[in-house]
Amino acid sequence: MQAKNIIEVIVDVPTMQTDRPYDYSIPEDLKDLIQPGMRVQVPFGSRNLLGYVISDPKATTDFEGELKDITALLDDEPVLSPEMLALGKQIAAENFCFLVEAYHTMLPNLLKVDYDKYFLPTTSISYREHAQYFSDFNEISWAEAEEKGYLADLIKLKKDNKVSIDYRVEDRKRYKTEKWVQPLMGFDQLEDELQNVRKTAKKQLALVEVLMELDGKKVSAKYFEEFDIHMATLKAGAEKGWLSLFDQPVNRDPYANIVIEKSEKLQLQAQQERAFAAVKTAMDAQKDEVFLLQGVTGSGKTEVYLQLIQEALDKGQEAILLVPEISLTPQMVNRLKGRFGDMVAVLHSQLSTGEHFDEWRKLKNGQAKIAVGARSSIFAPLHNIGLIILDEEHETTYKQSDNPRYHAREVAKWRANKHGCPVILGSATPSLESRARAQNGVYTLLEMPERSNHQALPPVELIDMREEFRHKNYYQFSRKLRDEMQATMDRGEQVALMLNRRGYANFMQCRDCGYTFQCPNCDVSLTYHYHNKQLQCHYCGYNAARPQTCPQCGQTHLREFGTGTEKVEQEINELFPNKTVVRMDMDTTRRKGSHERMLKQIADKKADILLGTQMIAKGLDFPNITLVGIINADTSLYLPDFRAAERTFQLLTQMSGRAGRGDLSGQVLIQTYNPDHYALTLAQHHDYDTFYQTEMRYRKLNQYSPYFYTVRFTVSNFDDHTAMATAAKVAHMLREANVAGTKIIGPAQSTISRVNNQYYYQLLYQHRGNQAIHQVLQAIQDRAQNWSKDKIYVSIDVDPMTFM
Ligand SMILES: Nc1ncnc2c1ncn2[C@@H]1O[C@H](COP(=O)(O)OP(=O)(O)OP(=O)(O)O)[C@@H](O)[C@H]1O
Ligand SMILES: [Zn+2]
Ligand SMILES: [Zn+2]
Repeated sequence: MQAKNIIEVIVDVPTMQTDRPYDYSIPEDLKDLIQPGMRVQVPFGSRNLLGYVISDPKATTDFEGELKDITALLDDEPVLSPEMLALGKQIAAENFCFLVEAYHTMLPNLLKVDYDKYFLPTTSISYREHAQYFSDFNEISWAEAEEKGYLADLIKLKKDNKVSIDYRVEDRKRYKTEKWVQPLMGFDQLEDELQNVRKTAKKQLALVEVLMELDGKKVSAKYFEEFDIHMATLKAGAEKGWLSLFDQPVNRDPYANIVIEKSEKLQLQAQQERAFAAVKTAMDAQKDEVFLLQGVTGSGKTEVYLQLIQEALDKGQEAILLVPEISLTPQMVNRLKGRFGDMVAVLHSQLSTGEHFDEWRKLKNGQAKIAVGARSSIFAPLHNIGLIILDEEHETTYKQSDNPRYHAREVAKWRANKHGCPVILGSATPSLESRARAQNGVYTLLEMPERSNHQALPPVELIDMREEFRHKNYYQFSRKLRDEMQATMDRGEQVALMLNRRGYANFMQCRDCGYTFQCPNCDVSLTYHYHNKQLQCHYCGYNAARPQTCPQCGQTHLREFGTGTEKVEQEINELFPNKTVVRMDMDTTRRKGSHERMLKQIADKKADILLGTQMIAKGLDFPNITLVGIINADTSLYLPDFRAAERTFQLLTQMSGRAGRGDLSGQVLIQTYNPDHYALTLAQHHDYDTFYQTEMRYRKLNQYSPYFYTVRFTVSNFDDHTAMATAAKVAHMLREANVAGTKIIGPAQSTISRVNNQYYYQLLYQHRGNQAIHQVLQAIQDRAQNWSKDKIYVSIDVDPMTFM
């Protein structure tokens, strides 16, 4: 029998040509160690790259030529389980991305290695050049070359083949360590030592005493701090042979210093009990049933989740709870940690890579059993999942907008099937797709129509802003909203104000000639930022100081237009000078912990008004907020997206749901220029069912989801005409394929037709789920392989969530 010393590796080169396994031979010393799912370093062309082992060792290869050896093994145990290896293949196939991209997405960033580049002299280099750039060494790192200003020269030498570049994989330091102390002497010996220490060396005396008490036990160096003994003294103790210091790996716990109140199980109400029982039945039967839990805002969905998670734990199983990034508020985390303590691992984008890795590792080694987090937490490395929950299932952020363009809901169903466990999709305003599936019996519908405080949902009033204009009120605030804010705050209650910012920004215009400031690289207006007085491009990052004169006419009457949170804040300060505002938006919450601090100000009633963007519409549960105001309901209504009405309805309903959640009753005021639009009038009456029916009719008429599936092709190139011509070729291929029941829309310029000097065209392909579609898409993907050599990029987005 031949020795099995060949394995298949997926290499970290995300291009179409390399999107397949490569065979490598296993060097003798790694033979017993290597397993599928481990990361390795492999030679590839002239480089050394990261790769994922995806097969068991095998005896033969189809490759004709000599196989190269694996250079290094990077893991001591697989980072991808067999389940994950299979899931990656599924994701790559369904979303037209590269396998290596799928695997990268599943793992914490810390496991994605850095590449370090080195310049090496070749035999053609002259003695003088060698001496100049390498002195006595035979390599120089890219970073060092950059620092010394050699980079341009070395790149030139590379062109003349006088130096070569070597790529090396640098695995980052994975474990955080902490100094620990191992006492080296017993009680009696230490007692003798005590006699030898000078009586004035107070710290050393104290150290010996503490060591005597420890009686040989290892402790963290931190332990000594409470005796005022610090590192210098410990080091002195080590020199005297009393103790040794060593590095102990520790978990970085982002929540370590936060005191969390314990929460007790609540007595479930009847509607909660029914939902709970239905899901528990599926859990007991190990059935991968999908439930749509449709419960109005404040109906107590979260409590149902918590009690079902407890069920999973009781069975010795694990659970995943996905929430949109923006509702990963400290409130939510506290509710979970309060109930389940250290069993919870929280994964979100504000963690450092190290913290993120440690949370991931806790799940992998079983220290934690509940994964809570945003989209990518669906890949939590759990072994025996008993329940998967997607809260706010309608949120579009559950679908990744870059490769791999997976939807967490689809991944959840795939994993549930493997683990034999149910999935809960929870929402007050389910996506039309999910609700339609529940209607057809594909999902099981569970409804919770009542608020748990037994109060009615708050009354909602629409305020026609055109009227305000007619009355010469040019503020962002209608008279009614101003009056109600005053009255609410007079009663000692709080106000939440939301600014609907989607697709909207502040821009600057010349009042004399109408000139608007555009990004030089993109076809968008620059956004004006008040705090640093800069014009910025939100697409490419371009920025410039606020100009004093108009570049077109030379006049100085420049004016900022639009409603930004900063501008509204200014107006609030003008209208209510004695009140405190907390402003939450992308700018104010970037810093770690800022979220927490702001919400605490509201919870502690240190602020009267919470002003924010979409990010405050979800999950917040503050009983003293009784007035909700929506400054501009309409901005999301006329986006070039067939889901515009659905998004608007959902957002208004969610935000309205923040009012009157405690014993005090609430009210909601929505300012709009479209008071007759059905998305607004139905949100006003909390009427999801009628909205669903109305919107479904519109979707059917226009052949949109959920009646039709959509595929979006985006073609880009630095040349406008080439991009357009390629988009036309894609359209041609689709037409040629001639699959029954399909429709092609476009090609047309993308909404933002130029970003970073690349021109964008898009094409929509509508179909009815016909099997033949996949082949057509695959054929286009294959063609795109050739185009990509000419820097023409085609991306395929299956079931896109955005059309911008
Ligand atoms: N069985 C119960 N008994 C008493 N209070 C409850 C019960 N269930 C939930 N609550 C309380 O009702 C309030 C709303 O519950 P929760 O936040 O879970 O609702 P939700 O449906 O998740 O809301 P939203 O979708 O608006 O975020 C909370 O303050 C919660 O503590
Ligand atoms: Zn001008
Ligand atoms: Zn730009």
